[in-house]
Amino acid sequence: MSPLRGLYAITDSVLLAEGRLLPYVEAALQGGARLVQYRDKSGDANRRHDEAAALAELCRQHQAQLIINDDLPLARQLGVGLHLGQEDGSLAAARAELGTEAILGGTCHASLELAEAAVQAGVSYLAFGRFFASSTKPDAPPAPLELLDQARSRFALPVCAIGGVTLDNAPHLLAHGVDLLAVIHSLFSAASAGEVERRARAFARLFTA
Ligand SMILES: Cc1ncc(COP(=O)(O)OP(=O)(O)O)c(N)n1
Ligand SMILES: Cc1nc(C(=O)O)sc1CCOP(=O)(O)O
Ligand SMILES: [Mg+2]
Repeated sequence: MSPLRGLYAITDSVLLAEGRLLPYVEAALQGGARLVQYRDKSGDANRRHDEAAALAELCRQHQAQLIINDDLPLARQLGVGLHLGQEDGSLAAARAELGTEAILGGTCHASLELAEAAVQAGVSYLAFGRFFASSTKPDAPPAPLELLDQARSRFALPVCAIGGVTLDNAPHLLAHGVDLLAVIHSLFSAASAGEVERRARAFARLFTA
């Protein structure tokens, strides 16, 4: 399977506090997550480095890809991928620094114009959202499902959907041709690592149905 197709697990420092980061991410990988994004909004550079390095090793063991949110220097230092939003710096500059092989993702909200600019900057995938109500990011601007059809007909790159994705609504996104399902709460709000693995397996199965 292409590395840019499947479940894209995104970490959350609240849901994955108190020692849950590594066991829960490992469970997501065991369940079949293909990409992991390290999303940590703290300014603790040492802890961020150590956590990201540990996640990079876990992803390597599972032949999955690690993506760092917001932080080009950290992605470069670890030799892993990067996701940037509209406020996070230049995608083109990131592509130039990371080289042609690195996975680079860009947030496009509900805008085909932002997607066009991201394509021109050299991204590896286009992220649209939010498609459903999100407890993680309730104020993210909404995006309609039809946008996915327009994006797929206009761009050749993999399309990622984010925002309130659950096992119940994911089939609607897949019906509109989504390649990557980016999930935080529906995956990592679980009460145990075993439950994370079960949820990840259920998401991953949607791509083989
Ligand atoms: C896969 C994916 N898509 C969108 C986002 C959101 O990025 P951004 O708009 O920069 O918001 P933050 O995540 O930084 O709060 C993402 N992180 N990942
Ligand atoms: C980080 C993020 N970005 C979004 C966007 O629309 O760009 S929605 C979102 C939160 C995704 O978390 P959950 O799966 O818990 O809704
Ligand atoms: Mg960001």
